[in-house]
Amino acid sequence: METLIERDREDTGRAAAPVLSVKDLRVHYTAESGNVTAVDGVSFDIGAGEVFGLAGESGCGKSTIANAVMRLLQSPAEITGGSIELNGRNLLALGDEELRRTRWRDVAMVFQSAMNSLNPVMTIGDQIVDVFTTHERMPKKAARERAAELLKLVDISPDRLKSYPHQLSGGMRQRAVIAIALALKPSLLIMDEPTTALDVVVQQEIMHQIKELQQELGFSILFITHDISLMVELSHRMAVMYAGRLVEVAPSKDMLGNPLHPYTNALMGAFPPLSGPRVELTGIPDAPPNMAHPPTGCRFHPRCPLAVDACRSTEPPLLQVAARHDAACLLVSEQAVPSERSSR
Ligand SMILES: Nc1ncnc2c1ncn2[C@@H]1O[C@H](COP(=O)(O)OP(=O)(O)OP(=O)(O)O)[C@@H](O)[C@H]1O
Repeated sequence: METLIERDREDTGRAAAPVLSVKDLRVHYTAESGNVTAVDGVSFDIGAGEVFGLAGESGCGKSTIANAVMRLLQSPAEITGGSIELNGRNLLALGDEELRRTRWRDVAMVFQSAMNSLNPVMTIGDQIVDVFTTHERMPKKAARERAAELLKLVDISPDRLKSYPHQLSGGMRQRAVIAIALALKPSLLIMDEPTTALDVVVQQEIMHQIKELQQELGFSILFITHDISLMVELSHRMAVMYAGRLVEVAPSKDMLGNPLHPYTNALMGAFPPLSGPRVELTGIPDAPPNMAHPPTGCRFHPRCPLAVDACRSTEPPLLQVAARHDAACLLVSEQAVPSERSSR
């Protein structure tokens, strides 16, 4: 797996026009327990054929970003600022009909529990055929042929077209969902904890297969997980998120070899590497903040072993600190030059 990923890490993610461009995104939830700005000024780009990872502990805002890109957010969530462009089109300005056409065709999403989203009373084949007949008005016979090809793509025998979801294993169901997401050849696939519900071996098989499909078909991926080891292994570039903000953005191998933000360091220490010798894991002390009342200054300062007085009062901006490497930490920003947005 390593060779495959190392090879293509070097030469992707550098296309001139980004597939996805998120700028200064702000998302607010109104709740009785307190209003929350769950995503607070987040900016990043994803290039053509690039796998971009978004990592961070539970509740930091990863799924909110994914749902904002899919335009799936509903009350009490509200996008209060920023822009989201997909292939140069402003997604936030699309009407219902344009949105319906954009989903699946331009951007598709695989959720954490997606394998349970299959319709239990329809065969897998009928569910895939439905996508082609509804979105492409394809005749049924041609749609069945395409459905068989798609299943083969994710290593499921076309015989399974006649199977109902309960007749497939969890891993097969998740692969079928991935096949459906790729049916209309979207330029961006969003995967939000796509394999969390599966055992570790199946998780790795599926992620490896997605990586191969991505290389073969050339789509971009926004890959969300709290598992930083898996992310480093699979993404070209990644962002680490804490309490609604990006704290570090870099090529994944740089993030692994030279993490600059103390939170990234802590996250790295909390997950076992997928390969190599066993290492002792260190947890991150305490819990992320209550987002209704985030700490002043750097939001990570109450948990940061390196915090100094200034961290309690000064909010560190995301600055470029090395080539294609941004961090939001006062301790590293002395060497920094201002960054327009996340590095590319
Ligand atoms: N329906 C809601 N109502 C109020 N607040 C919400 C709601 N959904 C999310 N939030 C707030 O938004 C923050 C970000 O949630 P989000 O689900 O995006 O985080 P996440 O990083 O994806 O977490 P997880 O890994 O657990 O899915 C949460 O901390 C919570 O405060």
